[in-house]
Amino acid sequence: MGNKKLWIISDQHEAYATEHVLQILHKALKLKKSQEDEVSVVCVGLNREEQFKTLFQYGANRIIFCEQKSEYSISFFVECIASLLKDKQPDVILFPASITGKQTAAILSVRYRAGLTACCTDIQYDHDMDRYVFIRPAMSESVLAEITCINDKLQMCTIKENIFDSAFVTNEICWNIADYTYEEKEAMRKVQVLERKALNLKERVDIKSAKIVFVVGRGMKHCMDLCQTVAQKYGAVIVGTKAAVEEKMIHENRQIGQSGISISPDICLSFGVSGASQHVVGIKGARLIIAVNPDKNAPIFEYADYVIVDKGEHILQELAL
Ligand SMILES: Cc1cc2nc3c(=O)[nH]c(=O)nc-3n(C[C@H](O)[C@H](O)[C@H](O)COP(=O)(O)OP(=O)(O)OC[C@H]3O[C@@H](n4cnc5c(N)ncnc54)[C@H](O)[C@@H]3O)c2cc1C
Repeated sequence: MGNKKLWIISDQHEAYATEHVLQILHKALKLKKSQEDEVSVVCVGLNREEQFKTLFQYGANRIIFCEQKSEYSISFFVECIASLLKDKQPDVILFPASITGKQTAAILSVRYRAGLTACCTDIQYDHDMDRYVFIRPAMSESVLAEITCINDKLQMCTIKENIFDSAFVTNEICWNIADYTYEEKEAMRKVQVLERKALNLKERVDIKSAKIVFVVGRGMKHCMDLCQTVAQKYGAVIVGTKAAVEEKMIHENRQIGQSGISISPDICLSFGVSGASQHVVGIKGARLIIAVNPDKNAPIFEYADYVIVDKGEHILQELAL
């Protein structure tokens, strides 16, 4: 079976040690069967010593670094990793389920006929099969599918943020960095960036590190002003359901759930949310869930630590006092 090489692809050009990558790193370390197994983080972009230091502090055994001084380009990123794969052969590659991570994983999976499982919620190792088992919800969250990639030695998956915890490991830094050089040929540049637009500043809130969130569902459409006033009073960030996005109550980058983002705040106050499985998958990381809904049979109550059977506006009025 041999020693395993586990790779994590950092999806950033500069800030490699994101919380998302550190979470995946912690999971990868748990998948090591022996000291000889090696967890590497692949970084493509600028030389950032303090970022490498953090990755080592969080347990990386090795960093594979390819310097790219010019502006970030997805084609360079993908081709660089494809070229690395020809040279060195990992057993498994874990990608953040970010736009870059998902694009890169999909392209490489087709190119190398390697199995790819999207948005895993857990990974295990099966000794008998000598394969990794990727676990993810399927069929509208009604089952947990266990997926093995059998058509190639290389196995890949993407992982959403806040599925695993990150953990500091050591201050004894090994500085095991393997430099890799990749020269992109101009003819290979398939994607050209014509323009970059920043998000509206008002929408650039740090949702993932918010400690208190108000989750709004369609049932709160008539009282969003009150909701905003109360959220401001408690320093809470407002996020919501897909229905709330469709009703234009919140911006789409605040959608929580299967096709949105996952959050893990200390307190999650859910108002006017029915509790569809596609939504609740995004709030499972919350430490405390309080749900408010006038329908005593609302499915959200099954996931809540405290339930309040009442109209959302009644509770908000109390909180506003
Ligand atoms: C492939 C796919 C992906 C999806 N991805 C997501 C996703 O990422 N995120 C997501 O959220 N959804 C997602 N959905 C949609 C999901 O299935 C639900 O339709 C959606 O979550 C429902 O949103 P809601 O709870 O706001 O609305 P509703 O289901 O309409 O519920 C509204 C609730 O408000 C309550 N209510 C009414 N009046 C009040 C009041 N005055 N005060 C308080 N409560 C009140 C009602 O009792 C009801 O329970 C997805 C669906 C599919 C098919």
